[in-house]
Amino acid sequence: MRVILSINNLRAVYLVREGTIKACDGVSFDIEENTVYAIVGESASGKSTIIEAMTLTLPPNSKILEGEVIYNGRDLLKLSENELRKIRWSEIALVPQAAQQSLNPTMRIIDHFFDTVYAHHKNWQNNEIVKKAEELIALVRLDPKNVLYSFPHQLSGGMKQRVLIALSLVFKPKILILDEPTSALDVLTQAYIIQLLKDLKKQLKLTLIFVTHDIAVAAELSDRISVVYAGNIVESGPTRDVLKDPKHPYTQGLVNSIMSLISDPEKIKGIPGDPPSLLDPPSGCRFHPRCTYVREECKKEKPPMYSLNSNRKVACYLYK
Ligand SMILES: Nc1ncnc2c1ncn2[C@@H]1O[C@H](COP(=O)(O)OP(=O)(O)OP(=O)(O)O)[C@@H](O)[C@H]1O
Repeated sequence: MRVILSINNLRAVYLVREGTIKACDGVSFDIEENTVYAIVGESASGKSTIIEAMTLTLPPNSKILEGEVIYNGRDLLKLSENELRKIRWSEIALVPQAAQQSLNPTMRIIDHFFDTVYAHHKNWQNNEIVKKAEELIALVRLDPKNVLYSFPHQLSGGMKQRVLIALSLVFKPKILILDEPTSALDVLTQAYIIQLLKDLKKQLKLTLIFVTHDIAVAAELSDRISVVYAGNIVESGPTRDVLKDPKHPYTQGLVNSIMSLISDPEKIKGIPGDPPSLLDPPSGCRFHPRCTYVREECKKEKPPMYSLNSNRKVACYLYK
């Protein structure tokens, strides 16, 4: 399958009073067209930073230090603001985390569609915008007559999430990136959003990239997965293979703790210690202080991504 987006050695930091937070530290992965890619990790591991760096939507106190984001043969990090505007939303759309709160409480849903279209300088007629909004709201299985003329507070969390997905599709993007699309939703609504995303992917031939802390959601929705620990990708591969036979000691700990939670909560082992501060992360492999297999080289040099086969990669000296 064709690679549609290629991220190479992406590094981004936040500048804060105490120093620099190294939240995305040399991250690389390829996204194949018409697949679903999950970026999985614990809270504060740098998942949002990765996708915000990829889409150049990081906050002002951040800095991209190096890397490439190759889309259609061009490095997005080198484009002008004007060139980027043509790609954002029209080719690559992002639904940020907690986006439900980003709906303006004083505006009806239809007004959000008007605003989005105007913000991208599209000279669509108002009736065209209404027609498009109706079509998209129906596509996410909501009733356009009710929903388009409602205010956000009149909708449930799941309905707002579906409205945001509809809004993100307004210019028919090829890639849809979602940050925690199912968090803060009850289990049934989560399942509904997962099914909806699967159907939209098929129907619209979308490539989906999403961030989640929930391995069950990644297992359900994604074809491929990257596991993030403290700003680094530690393992990538087909979701089923990675979860069935995790290779990196961190992924092993993560998967084991979830499996024991499901099968026998009494036996949860967890991973000893806590994730490090990204202000002053450990040298070498950032997981080494918590790793049972730690050896000298792990403390010195960050391990490269070793290819186990054409499909799987792991950043651990055990696989040198
Ligand atoms: N605007 C910011 N300024 C300073 N530090 C930030 C900023 N945004 C994120 N961080 C820090 O960067 C690190 C990575 O955060 P990030 O939001 O990317 O993680 P995450 O894995 O997406 O977590 P979560 O699932 O909780 O959102 C954290 O230590 C976080 O506190």
